[in-house]
Amino acid sequence: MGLGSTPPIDVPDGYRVGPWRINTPIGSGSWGSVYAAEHVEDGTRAAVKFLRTDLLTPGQRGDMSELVAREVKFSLEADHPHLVRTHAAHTVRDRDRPELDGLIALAMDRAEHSLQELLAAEPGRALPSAERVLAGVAAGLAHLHGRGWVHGDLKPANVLLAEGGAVWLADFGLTTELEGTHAYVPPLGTLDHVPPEWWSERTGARGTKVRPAADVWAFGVVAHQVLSGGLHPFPGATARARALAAQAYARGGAPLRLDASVPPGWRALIADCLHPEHAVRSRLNGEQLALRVRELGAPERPSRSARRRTAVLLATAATALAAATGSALLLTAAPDSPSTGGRSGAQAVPPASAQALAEHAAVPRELRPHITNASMRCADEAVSPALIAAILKAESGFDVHAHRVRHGKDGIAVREHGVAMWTPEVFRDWAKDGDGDGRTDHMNPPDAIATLGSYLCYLAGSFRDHGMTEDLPSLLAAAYRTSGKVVRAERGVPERTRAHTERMRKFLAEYAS
Ligand SMILES: Nc1ncnc2c1ncn2[C@@H]1O[C@H](COP(=O)(O)OP(=O)(O)OP(=O)(O)O)[C@@H](O)[C@H]1O
Repeated sequence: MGLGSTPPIDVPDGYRVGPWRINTPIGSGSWGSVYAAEHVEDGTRAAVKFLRTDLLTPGQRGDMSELVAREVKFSLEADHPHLVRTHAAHTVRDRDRPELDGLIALAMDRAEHSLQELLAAEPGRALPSAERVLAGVAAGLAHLHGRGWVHGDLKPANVLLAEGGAVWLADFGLTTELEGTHAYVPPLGTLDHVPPEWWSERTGARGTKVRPAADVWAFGVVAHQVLSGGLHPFPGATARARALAAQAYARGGAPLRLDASVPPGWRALIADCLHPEHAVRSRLNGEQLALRVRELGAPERPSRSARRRTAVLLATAATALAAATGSALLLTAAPDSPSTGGRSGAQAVPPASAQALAEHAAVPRELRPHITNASMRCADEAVSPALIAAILKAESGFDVHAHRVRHGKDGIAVREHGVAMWTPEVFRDWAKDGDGDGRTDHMNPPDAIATLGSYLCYLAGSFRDHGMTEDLPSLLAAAYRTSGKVVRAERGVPERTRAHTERMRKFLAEYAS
């Protein structure tokens, strides 16, 4: 992240941090080290990132504590299938080990490897799952931008690839919340991925200006790297030379020359992402980016051979560390849900590839574009237009004025409204502006449907994370009725929502082309 390298943090094998037992080191960045870990009780795999605040000059220390605070805040708040999930932030308290005492440790889901490692493993060869990975990155950015956040440090090292084809954005040290159209961060970043305006805008007392357009530029660079086997879009043997070439291009001094290996459809999108002016680039926010990526090609699940390659990479990457034990004090903890499990015996549903909305399907014409858009915003193939339509039908019968009062198990009345039957309080937490009018309203069908798609996208990722991939449509419909937590806890469709999910499946079969 531009702070210069600091020595890796040496944590002994077997060291305890909260409920996590630390194992082997995974890697180190500018300001911390990441270790493989497992839960002492149930063996859940995790990665623990130790963040340091020592060994810095006084000037750097101010930036550092701000970065650590940002990373902790955004990591704990990030909740989306395409953002790495953080379980808790711990502060290490260990008087016997002054070198570890006071470190912050973030316990998060463990990925198999980073995009950077994959690109380095086979330079010159386009990633076989390039489009799926880019779709995941774009969907993660869409979620961040939708919440008014900017990632600020998008690069292959911060894109994690996990079991089952999951793609997560990670490293929220430079993530920030917008104040209007922009925000400020410490003047850090990775030379290869910062936009041209980063160099020309003066750093003020509050730091450097950052906008969503910075993530869009970085996405253009990453997309070029992924599709060309690691090549940066600007020429140069060093990061500084490439940054100078990017600035020359932005001043109009050199044309944009994308590598010939980049597929035609992608060239236009990358050129848009790499537009020299941030004002023009900002017309393409995360959500539109995700939409354009989806238009370029349906994301695929990883092939068996890709999974095998992952395993080989991991085996070669792992290094052992001398055994020792220790203790750490848990200071803060966020709730997590480590339950895993699948479900068997589900009825067959149409394959996701056949779940576009059939022309003859009895789905109102005026809702169709919103349903299709909501599906396109999600990189998960399970969240198909046919599924969204089937859930809407089962929830409200497509009645945009629908209204229902249900009584939960505890007797509390739950009011649900509109075409997607949103409970207003829940809608508020997930709200998406489906028609771009700057407002979000659960009674407005475009907003209600866009929000439904985004919520289903999150649920689909969380079920995949828990190995619950069988009959995902039913799990999603059941979770929308109850909650993801309930469905995960029951490891399948709860009995009380079975009639509802059966109806939804009937509609799904009718609507899928
Ligand atoms: N949740 C995770 N699961 C598996 N590996 C991870 C996880 N988080 C980070 N890593 C890996 O750990 C290494 C160090 O990550 P870290 O974020 O500290 O640094 P970086 O992003 O490589 O560099 P910098 O922080 O300087 O930008 C990287 O190789 C990264 O891919």
